[in-house]
Amino acid sequence: MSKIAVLGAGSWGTALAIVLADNGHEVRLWAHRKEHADEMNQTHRNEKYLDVEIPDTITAFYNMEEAVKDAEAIIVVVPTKAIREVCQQLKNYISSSTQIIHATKGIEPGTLKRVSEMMSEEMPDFPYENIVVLSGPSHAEEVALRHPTTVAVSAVNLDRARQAQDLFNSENLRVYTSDDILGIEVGGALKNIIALGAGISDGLGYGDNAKAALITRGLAEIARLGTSLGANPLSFLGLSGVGDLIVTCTSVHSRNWRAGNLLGKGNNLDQVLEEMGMVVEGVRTVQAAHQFANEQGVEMPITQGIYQIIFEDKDPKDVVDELMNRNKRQEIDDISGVLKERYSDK
Ligand SMILES: NC(=O)C1=CN([C@@H]2O[C@H](COP(=O)(O)OP(=O)(O)OC[C@H]3O[C@@H](n4cnc5c(N)ncnc54)[C@H](OP(=O)(O)O)[C@@H]3O)[C@@H](O)[C@H]2O)C=CC1
Ligand SMILES: O=C(CO)COP(=O)(O)O
Repeated sequence: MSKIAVLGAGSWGTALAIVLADNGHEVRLWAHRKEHADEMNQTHRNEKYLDVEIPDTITAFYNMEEAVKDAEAIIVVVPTKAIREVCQQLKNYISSSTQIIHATKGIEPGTLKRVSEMMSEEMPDFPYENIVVLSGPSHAEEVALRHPTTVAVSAVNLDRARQAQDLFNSENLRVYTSDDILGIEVGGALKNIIALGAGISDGLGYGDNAKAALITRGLAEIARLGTSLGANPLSFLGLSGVGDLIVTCTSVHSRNWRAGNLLGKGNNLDQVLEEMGMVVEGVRTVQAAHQFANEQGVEMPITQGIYQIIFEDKDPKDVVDELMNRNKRQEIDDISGVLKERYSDK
């Protein structure tokens, strides 16, 4: 039995802690509020975030140093906006051989950094190639019920990804490795924007055709941005691309879908976030992607439209009208162009 620390006691941290406990590990679940850690230890539940029974082999901690002491692996799973703060503390307790895996899905507005890049900036002595990302279609609610789920893990150092695969793989959670950390992180982060759009579309009362269009053309935007950064375009057809788009755009478990649904029904952002009470990562990531599209000249009309609805109070119906009446174009062109450019002389 290994000691594993999970930093972040929200829905996903709790579900991953349960997976690790089921795999026979002793898990320390770190919460940044003492009363939250105490409550979980007393009730063996995490009522606000994921109301399932927490196994006895999971203990909640408030003190991060105690939580990570002698841990064989540390899982970082706080919202993107808390990553820097958590890593500033974590760097004091790790060595370069510590196994670190993050399961956070977002891109930072302003810097346009991915989560692994933010972590590396805050923990400069920890080798970037050893940071692993875990991402894929995996609602915490279903993982905690031990329903069959698949995810991908990736790191520049593939041995580290394989270690993470061994740690998490179970009869209920099938874990694949990938050598494209950039693509895996970008896919997991940007699908939240499209899930907001799918929720908005459903909130407006549009049907399955509109949602299928958003998923498919949203995927084109994700792949366009990701390949322009150097990702493998095929990653976006995988678990952290199409897989996560499907689950997040079509499931009532998705907070991004639910937030979009409330926006589509006429609520403003403040009302929506108050109602949600949990992280809605797409809201920050759409700011980052909107900024990236403008600065780099990458065509992302759905992303731009969702940004306008959320931050410029644009009527969602007007945004849909504009999307439908854009200049006519060919369906598949941009990614094949990138591929030709990249591989033409190989
Ligand atoms: N939920 C899911 O099904 C999945 C989520 N993810 C990703 O996992 C990440 C975490 O999401 P999730 O667990 O769902 O989020 P939740 O909203 O369920 O929980 C967030 C947790 O983070 C804590 N937190 C907030 N700020 C800080 C901070 N500064 N330091 C430490 N802890 C903090 C919150 O504490 P407090 O109560 O004090 O606010 C809360 O415990 C996100 O990037 C999400 O996209 C990925 C796959 C699945
Ligand atoms: O990433 C997720 C499932 O794979 C969770 O999505 P939400 O944050 O929208 O709930």
